[in-house]
Amino acid sequence: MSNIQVVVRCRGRNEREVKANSPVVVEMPVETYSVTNPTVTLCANSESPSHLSSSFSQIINLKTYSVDQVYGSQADQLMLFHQVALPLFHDFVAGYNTTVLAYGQTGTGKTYTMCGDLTHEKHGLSVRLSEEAGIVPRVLTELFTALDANNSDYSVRCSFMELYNEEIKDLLGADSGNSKLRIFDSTQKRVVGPSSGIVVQNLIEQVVTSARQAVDLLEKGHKKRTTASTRMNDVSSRSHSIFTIYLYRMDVEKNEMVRISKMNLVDLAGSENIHKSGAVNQRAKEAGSINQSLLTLGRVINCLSDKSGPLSHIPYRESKLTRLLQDSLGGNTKTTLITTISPARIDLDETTSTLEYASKAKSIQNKPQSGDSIDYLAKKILIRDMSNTLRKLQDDLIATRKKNGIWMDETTYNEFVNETESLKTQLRESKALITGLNLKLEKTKQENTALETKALDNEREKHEMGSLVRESQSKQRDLEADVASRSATIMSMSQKMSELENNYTRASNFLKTTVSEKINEALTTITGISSELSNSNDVKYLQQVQNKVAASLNGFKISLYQVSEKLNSQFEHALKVLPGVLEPLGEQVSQQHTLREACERKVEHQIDEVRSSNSNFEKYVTEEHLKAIETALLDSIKERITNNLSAMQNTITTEIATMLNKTFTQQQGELPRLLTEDTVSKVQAEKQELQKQATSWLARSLHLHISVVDELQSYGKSSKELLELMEHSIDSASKTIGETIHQKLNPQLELLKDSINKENTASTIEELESAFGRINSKSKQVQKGLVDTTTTLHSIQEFEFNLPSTSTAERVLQEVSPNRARHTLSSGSAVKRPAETLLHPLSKIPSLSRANSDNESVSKKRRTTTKLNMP
Ligand SMILES: Nc1ncnc2c1ncn2[C@@H]1O[C@H](COP(=O)(O)OP(=O)(O)OP(=O)(O)O)[C@@H](O)[C@H]1O
Repeated sequence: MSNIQVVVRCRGRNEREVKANSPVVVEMPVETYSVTNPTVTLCANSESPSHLSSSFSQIINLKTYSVDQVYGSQADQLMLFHQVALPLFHDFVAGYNTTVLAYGQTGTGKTYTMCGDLTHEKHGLSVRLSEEAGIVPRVLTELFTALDANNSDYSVRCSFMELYNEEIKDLLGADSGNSKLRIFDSTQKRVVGPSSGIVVQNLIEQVVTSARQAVDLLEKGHKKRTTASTRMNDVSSRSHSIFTIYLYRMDVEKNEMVRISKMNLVDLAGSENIHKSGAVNQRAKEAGSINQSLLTLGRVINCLSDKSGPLSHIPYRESKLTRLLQDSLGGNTKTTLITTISPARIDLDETTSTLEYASKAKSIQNKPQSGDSIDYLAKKILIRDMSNTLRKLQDDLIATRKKNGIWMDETTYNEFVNETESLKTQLRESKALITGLNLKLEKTKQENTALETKALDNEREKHEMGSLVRESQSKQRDLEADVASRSATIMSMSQKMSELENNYTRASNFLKTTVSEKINEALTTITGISSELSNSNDVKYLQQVQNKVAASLNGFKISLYQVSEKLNSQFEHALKVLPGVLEPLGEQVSQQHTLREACERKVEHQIDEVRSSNSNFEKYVTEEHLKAIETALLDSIKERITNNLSAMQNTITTEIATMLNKTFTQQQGELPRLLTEDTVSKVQAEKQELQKQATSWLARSLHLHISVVDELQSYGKSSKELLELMEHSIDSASKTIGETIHQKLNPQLELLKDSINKENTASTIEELESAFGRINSKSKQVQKGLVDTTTTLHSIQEFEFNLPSTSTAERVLQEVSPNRARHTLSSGSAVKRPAETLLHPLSKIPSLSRANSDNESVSKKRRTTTKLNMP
């Protein structure tokens, strides 16, 4: 006797239950699998029962059901197969009829547990199932694996039927023309053994020879099952299905197949609350039928589990389902009932009902009977083999007793001879094999030797490579060190370069400023001298000035030349000192040479231009009255020279800057200094020379004036006469100036205009116009000076005419030219003059301050000379 094994499988909440926010009311010891504490607790409260005290649990009426195994939501298909189906499978192979029965509310996982995912990969005759495959496909593959391993002489057949609306349908039969399937009880026909029990007449038992064939068959039949989408399950089975695997063996003696055992795999339709599932019409009829058969099943279970009295009538015949399951429930079958439940509170009623069924079924006792077990078969085969051997031995024994020596009967002898021949053949084959192997071995040895030689070569090459690598590594290190030192040198050089650049920029700026300043100073001095000269009416001085300007320009040119020479020598020196570094710059240096030469040529050209301007200018300086014009022109030339010089200066300094920037390294700091010092010293020397010259001019001028005065005095004329003479002289000078200006300037102006027109340069027009303006204003100034002089002379008349003392001139001379003053005084030409002359208005006009002298010892010739020299 053995009790029906009851298993509870509780899935997780499905989408519908989650949406309904229905809490979990089922608690299990673990979420996977438990046999040590196989209980299921139901709780009407939403709270988990474990959170409640035992006394409180009683208050809210919790119920705990004990079964044989419980599986939570985390138990997978493989686990179910191993724990639930595999033991029954072993019983089945051992000759027992077994049944796995899935029962539960609709949508709780019966079909999932029994069939699951039937998709599979085919590998020859076997298959690879999906992880979600259920019990039935796993049993089929396991069966063929076991049979193939034992090389057993067995036959496997399968049948697949469904019970839909109390109708049996063969799922392996043709789609149409299904002959009426009838249930009958073979025990009533006195069929004994495993084949006895409930039989479905005309149900196809399909022979399957491989797992692949069996799973394909299952899939085919499963697709034919009647399913429908309900509110509770998208693919709801609307029928009960029974997949049966039959195990047959060949009975050698009878020469026929004998059934040993069968395994029923039953997927019941789900119990259903019609109101809840919303079933109407066909679905409602299905649900009614399903519920009816399940109700009968419940009653059968109740009856079977009722141990209170003698075994009463079991209402198997009240439904086809109970009829079909008659063997499995209280019959000769080993049965396991898998009850599937939902954890959600909304399904609590159905879950309670299922668990009630389960706990009752647990007490049902079956009387399993073993059919033709494997052991039994093995023993029979063994006995048969042993009998054959014994018979042979007896024959040998008889033959030996009859004749002395080694005797054997003819059959044995023939077998022996055959065996010997076969062994000899095997030996020959083995020898040939050995020879072949020896050859192979020899060949392998040779290959080995070649490989060893190659390995040695490789080793040597490796060694050589290693030394090469080491060498290259050391070279690389040297190179890296070299690169690092070069980088450091480059870094320091670039640092020095930037320092030099800064120094040079400073020096260059300083140079620019200083040179500009110095040139401006020189020009200012020249201008001063020119104006002095314009006052002194000394054409020769003007010429001297021109010469001086030319000499200055020459000096400047020489300075530039010297500077450039120095630069040149510095370049050469730099190129000698740093050939490695400056070699690539050689080309640039030569370019700079070319540039410098071009620059020099430009400067020379400019100076030539200035010279030619000066020579043009000289042409005009033939008469004293042209002085004003000449002065203006000189101003213009000066301006041009200034412009040219500053342009030259800018060009030169820019060129020098570029040259120095590009070529100089260490010498850069020195050059600007040298250049600066040189230029500064030149300019200072020039300045000193000019100052000296100016002082000498001034002294000469004063001396001249004094001599004029002396001459005037030597005339011994009265002041009136002198005044008249002066007036006359001034008038005539004024007239002459006006005329000369008119006569000389106009043609010149015309000439200039022509040239301007030719040059078509607006700037030149402006330049000349401004020169003309300056000349005019100069002329006006001269005329005004004459008028002033006349006025002063008139005022002189009002004084008692006294000859001025020479002290003023002496003092001035003493200031500007001590030697000359001494000479003048010691020459005795000077006459003592009263001190008041210092306050006399004439003292403000050096050229006329001696006009009041009463010295009349001056010759007419001298007077004439003086007169001619008057401005
Ligand atoms: N343990 C489980 N793990 C994962 N999914 C499950 C589990 N049990 C059931 N399901 C899923 O729940 C759905 C319903 O399952 P199934 O069709 O097997 O229920 P059923 O009890 O056979 O219903 P019916 O009686 O209506 O045929 C299926 O999509 C199935 O994959």
